[in-house]
Amino acid sequence: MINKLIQNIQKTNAPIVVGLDPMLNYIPPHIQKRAFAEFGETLEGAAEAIWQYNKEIVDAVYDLIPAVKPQIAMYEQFGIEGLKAFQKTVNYCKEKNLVVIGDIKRGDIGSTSEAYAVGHLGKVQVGSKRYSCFDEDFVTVNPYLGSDGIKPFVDVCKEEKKGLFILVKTSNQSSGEFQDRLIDGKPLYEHVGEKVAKWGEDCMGDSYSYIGAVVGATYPKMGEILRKIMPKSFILVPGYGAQGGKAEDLKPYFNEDGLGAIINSSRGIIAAYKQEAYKHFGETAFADASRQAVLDMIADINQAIGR
Ligand SMILES: O=C(O)c1cc(=O)[nH]c(=O)n1[C@@H]1O[C@H](COP(=O)(O)O)[C@@H](O)[C@H]1O
Repeated sequence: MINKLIQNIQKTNAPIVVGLDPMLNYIPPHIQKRAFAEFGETLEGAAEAIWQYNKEIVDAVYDLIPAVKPQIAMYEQFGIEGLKAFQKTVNYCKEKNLVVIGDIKRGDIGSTSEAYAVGHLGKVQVGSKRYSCFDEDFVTVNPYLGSDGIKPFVDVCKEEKKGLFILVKTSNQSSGEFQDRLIDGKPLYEHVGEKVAKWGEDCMGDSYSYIGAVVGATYPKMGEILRKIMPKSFILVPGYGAQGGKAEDLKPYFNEDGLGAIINSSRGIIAAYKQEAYKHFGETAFADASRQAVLDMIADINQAIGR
């Protein structure tokens, strides 16, 4: 799957990923009204609104981008109905040839991680049959439990030719509370970066490992260091746009081959129609606003990294 991600990036010339994080208050009123008219103000109604919103955005941008990143909490908050919308979104994006990064941020003791890995990347055994469930291409994983919590994910990736993005240095304000703590003279995120590089060594695609890392756009100096610590790992970079990450800071996240990083924007794309620059599209043309925001993001990043 890492090879497909790279092919898609090269085909679109767009090292970006659109985050599908559909909060109800981003969904234009006409879509909510239609969904509520059919299902009432219910969890089903909310899930239908999410699905219709996502579908229209994906239809408007899929030809411009290599990948999407649905964030599962935004669906899970609506219970089973929300998870059905998550599943429908994953399936639809795959039909559109997009690489799907399930942002699930899981990680537990080995046996439990195995169940997460099977449910999201692998196949679950039922009697003599095996079923794919959520079936994303990559998932995000939290490494706090250490190697035995990561190994089941890596094993399923090897079997299924899928991949991981492991949290190394997150984009949020408090990420330094633990991640920047010095251990043996080195910050914790560097120790985790070294582990990611190690875990990825025997998981190579054609040019990059399918064991990648997450490093926030909001900490570019650390991004530069981590790029060198994990030369073969793809870096998923959230925090551009809504969280203040700037394109001009992102060059160090890339390798000399112009690859190695993929920049995420969620609210900045899916709720573009609410921003001053795109307000003229209006609520009903929200997906056109998202398309324009994607075009602007690609130009912004390519210019900054000299692509
Ligand atoms: O793993 C992630 O994707 C992630 C890691 C991180 O360090 N920071 C971060 O913002 N994210 C996710 O990236 C997305 C950022 O959304 P926007 O700030 O709206 O672009 C959300 O889905 C976050 O959950």
